Amino acid sequence: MGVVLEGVGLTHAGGLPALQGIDLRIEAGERVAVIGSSGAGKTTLLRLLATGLMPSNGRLMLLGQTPAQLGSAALKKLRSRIGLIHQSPPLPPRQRVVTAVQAGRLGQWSLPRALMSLCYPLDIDGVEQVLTPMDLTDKLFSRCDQLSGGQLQRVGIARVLYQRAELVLADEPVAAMDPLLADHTVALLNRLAAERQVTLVASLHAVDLALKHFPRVIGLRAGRVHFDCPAGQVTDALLESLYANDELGPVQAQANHPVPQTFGPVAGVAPRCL
Ligand SMILES: Nc1ncnc2c1ncn2[C@@H]1O[C@H](COP(=O)(O)OP(=O)(O)OP(=O)(O)O)[C@@H](O)[C@H]1O
Repeated sequence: MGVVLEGVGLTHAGGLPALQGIDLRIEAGERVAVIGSSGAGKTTLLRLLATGLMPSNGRLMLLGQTPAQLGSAALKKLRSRIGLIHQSPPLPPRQRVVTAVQAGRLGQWSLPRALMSLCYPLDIDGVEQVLTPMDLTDKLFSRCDQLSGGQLQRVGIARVLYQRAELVLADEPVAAMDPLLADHTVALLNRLAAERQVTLVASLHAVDLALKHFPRVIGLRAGRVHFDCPAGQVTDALLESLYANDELGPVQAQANHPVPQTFGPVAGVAPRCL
């Protein structure tokens, strides 16, 4: 069992509804990209799936469990099965890469082992194994504040691989990388997820990467599912209606989103594939 959302809504404290009436079913082992304009609710959805936020209404099931009904110990156990790759990984600047990656398993280790791992790297070989596909083995003992933004993002990915999470959530995981490295990293993330039969949900602003690498693409618009399609069925018209911006108008909207230039004028296109 992967992820089930039934009529899920979420309103941030003091804010407007960020998600409304979300119905989704993501099977174990599926790889899904979430796209949509700024403020559409992508990060909020991922934080919800990471149990960092709870639904304001509706029902959320993750890996066969209902987070809202769990006590703190059971919630901690569930969280240890879920890996979140952040846009800007919150890694302590002075921490060594080996320690930062090892921290992926803190939630699975006993307290003494977890504390010891923060002082002394207990599993250098294991960390090297996940840094190798990220091409970062030479950074094993570097401090996090000595890495570039793109390298830090790859450390964040390595950490989730090390965690051996069953559900991997990636929030703009390649935003700090150049286009070639971003393409390579998204391809790698998809390959590793497929090999390990991990469920992968990633938010991306790069529409081309979503369509190229993910079998399924969900378009979020104003906190609602605008479309939910196999990548091959995402048409220019669907993307145009997803990114249509009444305030900017069609020309500026194209300049502000990575939407191909072939899109025609904004029109009232009914979303499909739901
Ligand atoms: N902590 C918060 N408190 C109040 N409102 C919030 C909070 N976080 C997000 N929001 C609001 O929720 C809505 C969705 O935001 P969210 O960050 O999920 O969008 P997004 O699609 O990830 O955007 P972006 O692509 O710019 O990162 C926005 O209207 C935003 O202003």
